[in-house]
Amino acid sequence: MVFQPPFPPYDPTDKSGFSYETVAKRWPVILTSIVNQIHRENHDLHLRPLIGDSESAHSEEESFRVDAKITEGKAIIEKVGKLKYEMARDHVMEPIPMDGEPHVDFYNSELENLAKASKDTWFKAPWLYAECYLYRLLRSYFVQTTHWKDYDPFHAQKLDVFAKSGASIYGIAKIMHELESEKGALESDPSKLKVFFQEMIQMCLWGNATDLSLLTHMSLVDIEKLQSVGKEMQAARKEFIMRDDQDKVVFQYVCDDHPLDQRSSSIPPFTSPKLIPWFVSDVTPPDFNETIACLLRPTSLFTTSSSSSSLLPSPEQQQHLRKLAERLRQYVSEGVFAMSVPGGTGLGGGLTTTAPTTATATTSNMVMTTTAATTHSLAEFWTAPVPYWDIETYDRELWEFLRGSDLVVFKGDLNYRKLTGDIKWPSWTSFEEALGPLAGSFPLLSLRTNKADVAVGLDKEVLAQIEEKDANWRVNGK
Ligand SMILES: O=P(O)(O)OC[C@H]1O[C@](O)(CO)[C@@H](O)[C@@H]1O
Repeated sequence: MVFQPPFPPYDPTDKSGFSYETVAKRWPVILTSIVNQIHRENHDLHLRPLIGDSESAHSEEESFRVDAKITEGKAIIEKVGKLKYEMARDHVMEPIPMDGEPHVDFYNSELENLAKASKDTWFKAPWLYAECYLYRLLRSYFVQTTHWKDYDPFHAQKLDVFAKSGASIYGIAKIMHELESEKGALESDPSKLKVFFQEMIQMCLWGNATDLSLLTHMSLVDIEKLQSVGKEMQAARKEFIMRDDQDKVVFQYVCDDHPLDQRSSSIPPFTSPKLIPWFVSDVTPPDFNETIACLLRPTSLFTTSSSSSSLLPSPEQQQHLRKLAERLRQYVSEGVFAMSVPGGTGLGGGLTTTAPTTATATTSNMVMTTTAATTHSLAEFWTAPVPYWDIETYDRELWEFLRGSDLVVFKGDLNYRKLTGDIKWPSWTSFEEALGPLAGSFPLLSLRTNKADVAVGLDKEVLAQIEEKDANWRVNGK
């Protein structure tokens, strides 16, 4: 039996809500960017033989392959175009095709339930369901092809914004360097750990303000402003934090080479990537590996507003970043920090041939170094179309695993929407109540900059003040 909340979910039938704006304006922009992206790819494929690219020194076989890829690319463009047309006209959402990847039945049976309530169209379906469905449907367009199976239509965009994030990444590397030198003091005075922890939490929180699906036209300066880190910036932003539970959080300290010795669980800290391109900016397993690779050779990637005025990172900055990247690489290869899937996992969950050997968290309460593990039991649920309050019902194995954790950090707006079910809770509803049956299952921390209407756990006084100050507080990511 799944949880039935006492209020309805957000959906675009309310034209003043953010979900209406999303379906009417934001999704069409995202779909158009996919079409443009594939057009660009196809254009490059056409040009390759003409410009005599040596990689494509084309045999007959290669030119067949390229032609077939271009044809498939055109078919995807057509499907995305049709989807955009149907979305704008509030058509019925079609069942997800049987494409061999997870959750087809899950999505389709939810869709059947919505159809019974006449809510299976783009402007009537609950926003949370419709948005998950959108990204799962897009995935099906790619996975059903031969040549685009591993293609992430948001990859170029993610890489572009990552490349423009140099200033904040060098900033974080500097802070990490400074903290490293304060390690002795931190160890001898555990009360200082709190300050350290808060610094880390805030870096994590404000990083979430950069959202590729929300801020479709960000300038480099805007990006840098949003990502700024450091004590002063954090202090200045304190006034924007509406619900701050940092003091209540039981935390673990990760700073030296053996950071886990105080933990009660034997599982390393790990991150759960999404197995399919998801909500534009979510990290997939290939993104995770590429991020570390990019950090190891940063100068080829990062631009900053300072570098555009030809001020390149100083040798000191480069050294800080090199150290940070090396440490990260080492942690991942030694299993100090892991992904929830094997290191060589590709889109959709299959293993790539060039699988790097890395540790992965497993459900058997141990760390396993593997290139061959095929279980994705810790990853699949995160792209399902349902709130988290029913994790135990839908994915008992994951739920058991999470229950063994010291702390589960849910980062980002979508996770918050899934934790609270994207329900029209009065904003003074307690967070615990909004979690439904998930409350108390395991210690959890939700880090979110507001990008959707749902908000709970707020003091009525704070609410009145913020309503007066900024009418857009629920969705503007600040
Ligand atoms: O990356 P995040 O913070 O999870 O945000 C996901 C995005 O998806 C939405 O939840 C829906 O579009 C936005 O409100 C938000 O911008």
